[in-house]
Amino acid sequence: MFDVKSVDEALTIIENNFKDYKLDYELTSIDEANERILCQDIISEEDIPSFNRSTVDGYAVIASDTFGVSDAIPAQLNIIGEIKMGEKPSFVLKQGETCYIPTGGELPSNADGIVMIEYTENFDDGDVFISKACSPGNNVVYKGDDVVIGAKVIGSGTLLKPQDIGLLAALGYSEVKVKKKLRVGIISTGDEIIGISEKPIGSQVRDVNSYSLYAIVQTSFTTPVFYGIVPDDYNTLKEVVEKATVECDIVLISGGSSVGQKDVTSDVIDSLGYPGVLVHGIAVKPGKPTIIGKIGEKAVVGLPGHPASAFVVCNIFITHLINTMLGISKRSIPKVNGEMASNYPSNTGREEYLPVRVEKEHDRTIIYPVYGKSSLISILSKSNGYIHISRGSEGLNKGQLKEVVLWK
Ligand SMILES: Nc1nc2c(c(=O)[nH]1)N[C@H]1C(S)=C(S)[C@@H](COP(=O)(O)OP(=O)(O)OC[C@H]3O[C@@H](n4cnc5c(N)ncnc54)[C@H](O)[C@@H]3O)O[C@H]1N2
Ligand code: MOO
Repeated sequence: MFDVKSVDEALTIIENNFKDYKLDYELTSIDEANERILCQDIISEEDIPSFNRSTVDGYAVIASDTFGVSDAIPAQLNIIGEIKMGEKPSFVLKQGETCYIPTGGELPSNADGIVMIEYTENFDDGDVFISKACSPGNNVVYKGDDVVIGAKVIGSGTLLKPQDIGLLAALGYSEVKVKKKLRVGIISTGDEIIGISEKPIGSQVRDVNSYSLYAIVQTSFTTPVFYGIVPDDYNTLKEVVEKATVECDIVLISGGSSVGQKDVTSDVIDSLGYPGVLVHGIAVKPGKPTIIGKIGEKAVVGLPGHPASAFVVCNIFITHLINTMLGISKRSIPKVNGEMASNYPSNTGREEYLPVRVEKEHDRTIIYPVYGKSSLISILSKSNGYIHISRGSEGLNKGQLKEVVLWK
């Protein structure tokens, strides 16, 4: 029978048991490194930029040459050359001199500011009139302003974002060490479950969970693996779970998680090794029969068979398990705030994760609860997120503000 844990207890048990999970690293080229977990500190071996650079198209000046100038009283400076992109200037500016410089060009020695071309007039006689004063540092990015040599710019454990990939490119990294992908095995159990290309006979049903779970756990840092449909038979299930546990880091088994005569998932997990089942039963709606197990260092989880329950539990607990095993502390979760479109009664004694459809209507964001039993598949498809209702709550009132977590 169940020994029901609260949601917080279950999440803590996941953290305590899987936070030290060890996963090897692999070298990957940076074009494949987005959303992978970095396994090294990135220390800059260079200053960026490596030279003092203009941020505008204009004329490089010694700022003091322009002090006090205006439209009425411009400064007249002698043009001694032109800066070419990618080339080191071959001359040095002296007082009263200037040179044309494009955006991104290197400042000649002594220049300490750039006047934008809009504030200059060039009469093609070798001189230019400057009608705007420039302070030292105007329109200049100095050597090392962006990244200074020796700085730690990205820490080990970071979930790399496109912005980080650009920074790695700037620093000259073509490949980096990242954590290997977490392998997540997926098994569906049930004598009545058939493949999706088959036609159901009698009370057979097509396998929904393998596919929805696959879609949820599929990320750039995981590799989902199908292990197929297994009948409600202890020995057959044990054989498949054992193989999956060897080959994967996490094994998800949907169905057979409850306490019926044919529900063997819990016994199978316990039979495979130490410590076995850690949690069987969570005070959550849907998902009460959820099983969290550990075999050696691997996670073996039993999800409820009802497709909507498996979906919700996977989103809440398996996402947390994956983050914990990979050491991801910051994974941004898209959320929106909205107001309830109607009352929603809830006093189940369990925390509830209610699928909702959240919609922008003019300047308001409205949350529509998606009603239906957790055995219904189509209801989830109508939702785009969920709201969390705490255990002691009596329900929600029309107009009440709530936070919606959007499905992946
Ligand atoms: N005596 C009790 N019975 C049940 C309880 C309880 O507390 N006491 N909890 C109920 C809840 S809540 C849920 S959720 C279910 C979970 O049961 P199982 O995990 O054992 O799931 P099954 O019995 O194997 O299947 C339930 C239902 O889902 C269909 N199913 C299963 N797998 C799939 C799949 N891959 N694709 C599509 N549909 C699937 C299956 O045909 C059943 O209709 O237990 C309650 N019972
Ligand atoms: O937890 Mo069950 O998942 O309520 O249907």
